[in-house]
Amino acid sequence: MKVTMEVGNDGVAVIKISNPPVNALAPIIIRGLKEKYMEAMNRDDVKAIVVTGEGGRFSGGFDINVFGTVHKSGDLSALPSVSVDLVVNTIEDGKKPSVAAIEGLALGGGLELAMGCHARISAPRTQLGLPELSLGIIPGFGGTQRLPRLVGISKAVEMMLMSKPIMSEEGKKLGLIDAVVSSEELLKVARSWALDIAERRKPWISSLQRTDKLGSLSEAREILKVARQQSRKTAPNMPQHQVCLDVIEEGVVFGGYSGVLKEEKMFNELVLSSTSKGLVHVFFAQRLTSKVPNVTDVGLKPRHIKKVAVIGGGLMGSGIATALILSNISVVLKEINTDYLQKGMKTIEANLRSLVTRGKMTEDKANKAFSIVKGVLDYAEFKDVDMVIEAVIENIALKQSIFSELEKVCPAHCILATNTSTIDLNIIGDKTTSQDRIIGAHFFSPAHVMPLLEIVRTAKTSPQVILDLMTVGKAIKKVPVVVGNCTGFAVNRTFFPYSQGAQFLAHLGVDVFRIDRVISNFGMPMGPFQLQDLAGYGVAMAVGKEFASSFADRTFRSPLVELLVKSGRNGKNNGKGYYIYEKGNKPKPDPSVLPIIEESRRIAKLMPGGKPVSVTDQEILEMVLFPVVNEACRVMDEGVVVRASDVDIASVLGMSFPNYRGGIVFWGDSVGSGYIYSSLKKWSEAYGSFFKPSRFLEERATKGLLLSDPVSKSQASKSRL
Ligand SMILES: C[C@H](O)CC(=O)SCCNC(=O)CCNC(=O)[C@H](O)C(C)(C)COP(=O)(O)OP(=O)(O)OC[C@H]1O[C@@H](n2cnc3c(N)ncnc32)[C@H](O)[C@@H]1OP(=O)(O)O
Repeated sequence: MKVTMEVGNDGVAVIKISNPPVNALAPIIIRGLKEKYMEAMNRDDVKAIVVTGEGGRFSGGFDINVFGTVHKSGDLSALPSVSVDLVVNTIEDGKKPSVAAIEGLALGGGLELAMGCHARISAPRTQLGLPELSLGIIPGFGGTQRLPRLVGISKAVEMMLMSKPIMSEEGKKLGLIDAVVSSEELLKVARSWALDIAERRKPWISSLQRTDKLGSLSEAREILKVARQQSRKTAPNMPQHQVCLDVIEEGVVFGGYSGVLKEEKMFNELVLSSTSKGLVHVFFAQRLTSKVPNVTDVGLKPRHIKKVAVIGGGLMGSGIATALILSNISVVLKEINTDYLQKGMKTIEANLRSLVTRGKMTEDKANKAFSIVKGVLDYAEFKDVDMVIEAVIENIALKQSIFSELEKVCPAHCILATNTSTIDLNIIGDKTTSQDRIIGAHFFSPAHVMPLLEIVRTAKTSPQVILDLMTVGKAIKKVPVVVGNCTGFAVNRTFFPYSQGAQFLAHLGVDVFRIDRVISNFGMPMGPFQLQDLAGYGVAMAVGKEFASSFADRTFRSPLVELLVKSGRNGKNNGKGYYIYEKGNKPKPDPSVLPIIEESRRIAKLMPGGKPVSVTDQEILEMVLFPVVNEACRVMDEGVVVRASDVDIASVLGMSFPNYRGGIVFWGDSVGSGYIYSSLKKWSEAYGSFFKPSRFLEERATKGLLLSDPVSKSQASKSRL
């Protein structure tokens, strides 16, 4: 971690940031930058300055680890003073010109540092962006002020609110970049550009002083007003979007420097927000998932997976095939008859078409992807596949017979994966002798869109096979999370009490639409009843059976879904569930479902004295989510996950739990294990064992430990990993 400076015969000082892998701006780097800048300003042999990054990457921004430290201590003094002291006073207002030579990426504080320079020269295909809002903060080194001044308010607002980077080529068109040149020429051009500025052959521009791209005050206010309205809808529970827009407005109205001061003040407030704590936790937790003890740290090399067979062309199978071909992995799609096969191939084609229509890929790329999937009806093509992913219906006997056939037709190295969402892998592989290469590849629907890949290992799955599947997962742009084998694995197991808790409440007399409203206001994309409509009742019944047999002590056997099916409802599939689904319209609560719910309540007899219970919205939220936290505790206790933060990532990416709440365990810790434990205990006394606190939760609560504190040695020895 260092900053170096070399002064050439041309009088240009090249200041280089070196902090692999992304040249994050750690406090020591910031001190180094200040020191080298002061030296360059004071040396008579320096006429101009070029700032750049080592190793083909300019900078990934301020060191996010520092936010972690501040979150733990609550002490802002760990944040160095950069915006005014370094970027404005030292660089932008310095007596010698600075040029940024950018390559690879300039994100967050990295781009802000570059925007403080008097020109920016970039290598091709370099990522430029201000993704701070995705960490719950706003840019804090002047980015909210300089970006609008360089690219215009509208584009700057889009880039910041969506945390979406652009490429240097677009940056050039917008005026963010002064020239795009090859990597080889980058330093040479930047040096001569810096000298040209020093010798007044090129303009000496301070971005903060510019106003030419801001437009009139009324135009600016209109753009900000529309952005505020949109953000209220798209980011309802997060403060940073509105704050970012307020700070931009401050600069437009009172000038760039006022904007910089307000930015600094608001940045410091946001760093301590619960949103930032949650999002920073998710940032690191996601990266931690790729570190799996005894798999990624034992010197194994991933094998190359060139050809994959997918068995079953239904919704999951065709989605998985789509995800693979999109990343250039050849696929053989097997079905049992021509009709099903054609349907599967059509679904893959439709998946690709929809990406083209939405502008996410070119026609050409879609055609190329489709050319590497081959539909088959027998196993002839399986002789040289490297991996099979079985994605047929959740039927144990069928899966067992497929796996014993696979053992005969696939090569000995072939990975045998199943996409089951609930069934124990030991049962699926029971009739084979290949337990070391049997693994779960649990995708989430739609498989080519949802980012999580839950990789399920048994006690016998080999580390090589786990590593190979992790590598394929990353190649197809998923976040692989390795978990142990049990009914429902990490995600469905943790979340089975989610719909159960909602059903329980409904049978205590609480309105289902109110429950959905409370849960979506919390930040889930939809409530549990709408989710059930979306998944279809067949899934709810099949999965419910699995849980009822594995976790009989805490399964609420709700009669409701069966009654709904009997009345001809099948959720979104047939347009009739708890909600009415009509093309082009938002789902509407269906009042005609209420008598069916009443009937279900009469059968279940949960309401004390036959009367609906009275609960607050807060209680609804807790009665649905605390049982989920409780099950997450059992998942950690049994060692189904490597670490608590893996459950957080699984919940965020697999269940769309709001990332700004940090994931289910992180959220549980923010509420407090003691409170969750005493609430569950109270409800279990009133309503029965569905709410009974787990041993793990009880222990954490009584000892005053965090749920996310590492498990003890004796517990770790029981781990399934
Ligand atoms: C004041 C300022 O306005 C505030 C800021 O600048 S906040 C920071 C803004 N910057 C960002 O949000 C960028 C965050 N980083 C990223 O998006 C991605 O890491 C990247 C696009 C830079 C690189 O992606 P990729 O090549 O896939 O590598 P990735 O695995 O993500 O990161 C490599 C390592 O760098 C670390 N890293 C990346 N950016 C970092 C940062 N800004 N600070 C600290 N560490 C960082 C990662 O944690 C990871 O560490 P690990 O190897 O120990 O797990």
